[in-house]
Amino acid sequence: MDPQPTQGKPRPDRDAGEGVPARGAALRILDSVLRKGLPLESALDRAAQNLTLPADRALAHAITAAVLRHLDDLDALIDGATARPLPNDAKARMALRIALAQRLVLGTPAHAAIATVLPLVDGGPRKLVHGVFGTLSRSDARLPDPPNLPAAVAERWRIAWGDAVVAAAARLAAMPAPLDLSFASGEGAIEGGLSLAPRHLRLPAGARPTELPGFAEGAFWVQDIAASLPARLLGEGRGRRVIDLCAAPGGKTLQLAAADWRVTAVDLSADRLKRLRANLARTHLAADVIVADALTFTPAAPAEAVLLDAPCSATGIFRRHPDVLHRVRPKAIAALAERQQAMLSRAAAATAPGGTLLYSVCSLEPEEGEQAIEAFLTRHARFAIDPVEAAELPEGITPAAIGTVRVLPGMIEAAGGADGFFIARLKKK
Ligand SMILES: C[S@@+](CC[C@H](N)C(=O)[O-])C[C@H]1O[C@@H](n2cnc3c(N)ncnc32)[C@H](O)[C@@H]1O
Repeated sequence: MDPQPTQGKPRPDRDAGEGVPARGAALRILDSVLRKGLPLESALDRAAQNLTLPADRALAHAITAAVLRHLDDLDALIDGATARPLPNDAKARMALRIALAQRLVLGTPAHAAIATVLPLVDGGPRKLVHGVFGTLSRSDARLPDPPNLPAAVAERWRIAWGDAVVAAAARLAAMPAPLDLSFASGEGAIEGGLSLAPRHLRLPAGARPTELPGFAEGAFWVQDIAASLPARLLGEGRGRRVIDLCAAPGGKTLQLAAADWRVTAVDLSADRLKRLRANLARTHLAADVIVADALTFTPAAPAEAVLLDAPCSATGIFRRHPDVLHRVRPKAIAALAERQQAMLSRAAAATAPGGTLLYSVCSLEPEEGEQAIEAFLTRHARFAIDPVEAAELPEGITPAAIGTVRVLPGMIEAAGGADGFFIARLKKK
């Protein structure tokens, strides 16, 4: 390939107009995530308002996710091919990240990868972008497999969990996530599915839920195996009351309703509760739905069980949401941990004597997990850990010595891995 523009030859970027909007959206999304700290999904929703074709939205998402999964390695290639380092937020660096991620991760032909990106730097450093891309293409540059996690994240997780978990996280970061389904009842029988727990089925990455048998009838919903554990650990409801304090979009509400709990589903976001209501309607399950702030919500009466699936850094779901690897900083983790303590106190007050408080976060940060529960227990003498038994968990996920559950990268890896999670089941005296 020779990406150098030559007089008289067709200008590839002029011929590639149809691919440009998706790349333009990718540039805006990356800027929103990396510079403004916006979650990928929100940035995508905003950027996609200017995209008319659903295929462009999917492509913008695929490109930005590829860039975010390989960001440090892409930057190392770019830095190795430029005389002076480009500023982190320079448009030229962003354009090169997009072109290289397409070429080296998504397999886009070099011609299309560069042609669709050059218009993004029109009136700017076109020559530089073109030159660096050409140099890297000619030298047959490649990305390491597995990718390197951002140095700060790798160091944080190495201190918390050790080298083997960091290595497993890097492998997971590049691995397409399988599709996990939770069923309202019985076992789903879908060809190619693997059941890791009752009412669970795992399908290979790329399976489309809406095209699977049973979707229209509401037989199942999409939920990572790790995310399905908190509700499982409350067992069968037998008509008892549970308050699901941060409930939307409702994966755990659906599980609890299906397990015969009388569920009060609370969430601050009316918009997200619309999705919860739609999920209840599709699956023919029932719950009382309340828009309220978990920091001030007081139920009419305490409940036998309270599930607090607290808002958190979400660093455990990095393979589906690679933006968390770049936006979540220690300061934000500390602020979230403080809010989690306040929410835990409200959840404690909403739990009836003899009842269970189930706390969970999809975070890989001990501050939001082990340390949060330790701090809570020192302040709430009426609560104690109700230890989870190994038999309550899927094979390959084992409880910690004190009876909490920590799902780490590397667990059930042969079966496709799981999101990072922390769960504590607490009993109130
Ligand atoms: C981790 S998500 C919950 C996922 C949900 N449990 C499920 O299984 O589908 C956290 C939720 O907390 C909600 N949230 C954030 N702050 C809140 C607050 N102060 N009070 C109630 N809900 C809040 C968010 O709107 C979000 O829906």
